[in-house]
Amino acid sequence: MASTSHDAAPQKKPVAIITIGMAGSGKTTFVQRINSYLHSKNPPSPPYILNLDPAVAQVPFDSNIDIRDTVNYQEVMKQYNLGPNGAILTALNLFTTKFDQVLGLVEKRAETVDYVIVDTPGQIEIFTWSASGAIITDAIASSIPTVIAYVIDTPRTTAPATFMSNMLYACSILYKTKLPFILVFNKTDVQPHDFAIEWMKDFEAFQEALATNNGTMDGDGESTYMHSLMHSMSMVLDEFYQNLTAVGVSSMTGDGVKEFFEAVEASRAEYEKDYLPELQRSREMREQALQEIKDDSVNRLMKDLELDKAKGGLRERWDPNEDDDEDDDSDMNIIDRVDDAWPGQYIDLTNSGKSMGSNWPRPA
Ligand SMILES: Nc1nc2c(ncn2[C@@H]2O[C@H](COP(=O)(O)OP(=O)(O)OP(=O)(O)O)[C@@H](O)[C@H]2O)c(=O)[nH]1
Repeated sequence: MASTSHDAAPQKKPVAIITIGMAGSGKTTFVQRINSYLHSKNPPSPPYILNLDPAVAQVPFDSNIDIRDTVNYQEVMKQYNLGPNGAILTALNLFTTKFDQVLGLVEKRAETVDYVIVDTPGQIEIFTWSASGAIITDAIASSIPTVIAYVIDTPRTTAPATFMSNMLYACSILYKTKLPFILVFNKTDVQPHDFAIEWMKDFEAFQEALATNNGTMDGDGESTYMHSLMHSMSMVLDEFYQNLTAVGVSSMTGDGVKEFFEAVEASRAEYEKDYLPELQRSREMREQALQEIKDDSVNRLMKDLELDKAKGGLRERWDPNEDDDEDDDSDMNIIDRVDDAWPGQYIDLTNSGKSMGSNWPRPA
């Protein structure tokens, strides 16, 4: 039936912006800038902010959910005898076990916010190449429209080789997450990003830049290995650029932030048209695979029970309703800073397995 003007308009979901970038590229400053931009809109549209960096000393914005309220990164280092990166990863893993609660809080606010902003750990690979980073990204993306904002330190990307390494990294994240992707060329107050746009649009211009850089020829006038490699890779990247939106931003001055949000809105449409059906298809496949595993386990359990019966019955009857899960850690809750007073409830790693009744995974 055709919809009438009396039909309620479909409820617009907020867009999640997951901010990823190399250490020092300006992620936190960027999040602060887009946060203040949204606050200064008329009417103001304060975002819902998640800080997933356990090691950050200070954040210049008020985050609604902060990983530091749940996991004490310094304690993780001590208790697990880890270095800083291992501790950040372990803290993220611990936090991920509670991410269903985080999603619940985000969904509760979905009607009142337009944007959910996620700041990720400084060491990019901790988020992009860890299981917990993938779980968090998938969980958010299957709940609300999600875009990746890949923050690039523009002044440090002017050399063709550095530019290409950065683009290759972005390319790997795009293919891993399969989410709408915005390249945010940050720090344009120091270095305008025109050169990057030109290299992305004009293959020949990038080849020329490669050739004018030292080291393209060896002593015999042959193209060096590095040059040939970069030439081949830039051909691959040419295809990748077609799927990207690039904006130049200065998180310092606020230049380009409006254009960034225009790109985010365009990505929302892209998410709904291209990514959502794909996500749903992969979710169905995952569920089907899970169901098959469950069915197989039940079948094997039934066979075991048959065997047990034949041997004289079960010694102890298992009651599926009985809550005998020793790992029950439901008393640890993620807090929404708006609802609860800070400081929050740390996961007490010193008494893990005792006071909380949980057995956190310890490294072997
Ligand atoms: N000039 C200029 N400096 C910037 C800009 N954005 C960030 N910075 C500076 O870049 C440095 C790093 O910024 P952060 O926001 O801490 O970067 P980050 O990516 O969050 O850093 P990590 O948490 O270590 O990964 C700081 O000194 C910022 O002041 C910008 O747009 N222009």
